Amino acid sequence: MKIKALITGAEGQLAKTIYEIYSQNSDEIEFTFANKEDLDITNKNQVALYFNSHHFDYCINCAAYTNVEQSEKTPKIAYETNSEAVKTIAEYCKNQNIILIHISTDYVFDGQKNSPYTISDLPKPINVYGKSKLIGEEYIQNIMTDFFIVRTSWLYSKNYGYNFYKTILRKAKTNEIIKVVDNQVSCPTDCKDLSNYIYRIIKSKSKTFGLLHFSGKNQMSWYGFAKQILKENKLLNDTNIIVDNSYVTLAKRPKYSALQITKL
Ligand SMILES: NC(=O)C1=CN([C@@H]2O[C@H](COP(=O)(O)OP(=O)(O)OC[C@H]3O[C@@H](n4cnc5c(N)ncnc54)[C@H](OP(=O)(O)O)[C@@H]3O)[C@@H](O)[C@H]2O)C=CC1
Ligand SMILES: Cc1cn([C@H]2C[C@H](O)[C@@H](COP(=O)(O)OP(=O)(O)O[C@H]3O[C@@H](C)C(=O)[C@@H](O)[C@H]3O)O2)c(=O)[nH]c1=O
Repeated sequence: MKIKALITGAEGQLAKTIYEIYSQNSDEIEFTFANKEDLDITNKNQVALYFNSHHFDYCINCAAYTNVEQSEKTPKIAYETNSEAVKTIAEYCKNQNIILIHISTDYVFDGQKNSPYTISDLPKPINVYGKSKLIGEEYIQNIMTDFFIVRTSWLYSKNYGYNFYKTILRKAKTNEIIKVVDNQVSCPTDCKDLSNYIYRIIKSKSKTFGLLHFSGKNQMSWYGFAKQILKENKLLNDTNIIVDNSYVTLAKRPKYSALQITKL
């Protein structure tokens, strides 16, 4: 019998990547993709109806409010989606013996370290998005035992969603000089690599539950990442990108948030 896995937030970049790689290509796992219309995780009635009318072995929670800037202005949406809705999901997963794989973020850390954050390091978020994600993690840890919380950093897809990779390409195509900060460092993570990591967790049937860290292997600043993006798309020249640490943002971001990858 195939393992049954629910993917929430099906229109997001990570969920779409899992769909692209695995929806037709897995002998072992049968994925069900639920978008916000099928399953709004903040709508308790809809969550009850959905979980009571389906059977899953795993729930991969890719649904989240990921707008870091907007979270500072409308924290309510961030907390409803990334904290309270995660509590609801954790309760259903616990009651129905579903293993929860929840995706979290390097932004739970304050960025004061200068070596990769381990799963033993204490989180101390410095923006609303990070705080809302940490509360979600804490609910899961308090409610259930059979969970994996996979923290990742600087997630991007070349094909889907709104992310730094696509923003830089869009800017390059308008011929404007791209100004990017070099005072924040972490590891960009390709959605394809994270999708494979999640797949391996399920396939291994691991019961070593708890926190996991997964990211791309190379540390760089946003400026370094932007240069890499331009270079691999043959758009880098001597004048189209500069360092500018005065780029104005509402949210504070960690100076350093590389994660020490947890081997499976
Ligand atoms: N993007 C990044 O750089 C990083 C992301 N993460 C985490 O990885 C996970 C996946 O992120 P990613 O794929 O990038 O995010 P996206 O923003 O691309 O996708 C999230 C999806 O969740 C949906 N969603 C929002 N609210 C709800 C809701 N109430 N019910 C159901 N679905 C909802 C969104 O729909 P809509 O857009 O219509 O609101 C969107 O389709 C998230 O947990 C995120 O916190 C971790 C580190 C880095
Ligand atoms: C687009 C752009 C951003 N920046 C700066 C702003 C900010 O300090 C930094 C990152 O910008 P963004 O707002 O695109 O990225 P941001 O939304 O901070 O990305 C984060 O998203 C959430 C969901 C996560 O979980 C994190 O791991 C991380 O990926 O780069 C520039 O300097 N120049 C630019 O042209």
